[in-house]
Amino acid sequence: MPDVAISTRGLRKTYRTRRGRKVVAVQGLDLEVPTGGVHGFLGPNGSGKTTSIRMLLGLVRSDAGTMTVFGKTVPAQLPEVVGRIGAIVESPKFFPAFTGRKNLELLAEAIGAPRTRVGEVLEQTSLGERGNDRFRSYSLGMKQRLAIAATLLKEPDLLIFDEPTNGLDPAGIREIRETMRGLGDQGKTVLVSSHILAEVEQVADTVSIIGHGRLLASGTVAEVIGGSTAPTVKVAVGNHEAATRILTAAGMTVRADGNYLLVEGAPDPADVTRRLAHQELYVSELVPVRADLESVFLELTEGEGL
Ligand SMILES: Nc1ncnc2c1ncn2[C@@H]1O[C@H](COP(=O)(O)OP(=O)(O)OP(=O)(O)O)[C@@H](O)[C@H]1O
Repeated sequence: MPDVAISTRGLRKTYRTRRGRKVVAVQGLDLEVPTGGVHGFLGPNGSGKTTSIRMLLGLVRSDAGTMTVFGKTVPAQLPEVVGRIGAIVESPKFFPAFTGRKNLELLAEAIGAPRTRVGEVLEQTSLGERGNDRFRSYSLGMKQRLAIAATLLKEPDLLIFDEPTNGLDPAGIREIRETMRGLGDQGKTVLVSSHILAEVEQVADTVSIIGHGRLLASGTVAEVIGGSTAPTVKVAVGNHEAATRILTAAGMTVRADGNYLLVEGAPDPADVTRRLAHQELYVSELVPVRADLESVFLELTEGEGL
């Protein structure tokens, strides 16, 4: 199996609205999704995530660029790999009056998957206990997990989920997150798009951040966080004005944050305490601020007018 599950180079798509206006949805996207694990495909609303996914699935035609899935050129060789891809791009239709299990049994029959898969996929999505309840009694989170269970029927190697937690409450979001994590741990490749960074940060092994249809950053979560933001410490000290003057003179960047000062660019947090103590300003609290994807994302997209 190639170690790259998905690759795109210079992918472009321009839509034409009914009034003839051009909308560039994807403009030269280079995406690389490694095989195995969860890959977060992140970007603000309208940044081109759905369009890119739809092009990969052969649902929208690209204007330029190349795409491969498991080494096969898309869309030309898509039929050769489509059996290995499971995707939820919009909410699938289930029969409300039938149980989750019955719905999956009907689907399994339709796609020629063995009936024994139904019990397995219900377990995989933690729906085992509720499989015999009617679909209409399910919470939104359970409905979404049933949709995931449906994509698992044919045992795909690659799962593509477009904003799977949209509209879910925190418990529902956690359930989906755990399901995705479980699939990644089994060696499946999960591509999950989202505009909510915090949600993906906890589950993704690697991420790609896009803005205006172009790649802004990619790598492991740690690489993306570590590579972009300067270490920051949050400092509580009596005299903000004097402290700001001293630290700024030492080449650090200081911003007020309520009762605290946010100090960027200190070679070592101890340096902040030492410099201030030297001038008889004593720090009562000093906390390193952990960068997260959200702050990296804001930093990357700030200059993009997103
Ligand atoms: N069928 C279409 N016709 C015209 N413009 C479109 C069409 N589909 C998408 N667009 C535009 O293309 C751009 C990218 O949209 P896309 O849905 O791919 O982004 P997204 O990142 O998935 O956003 P969201 O998170 O809101 O779904 C947007 O400006 C959108 O308005």
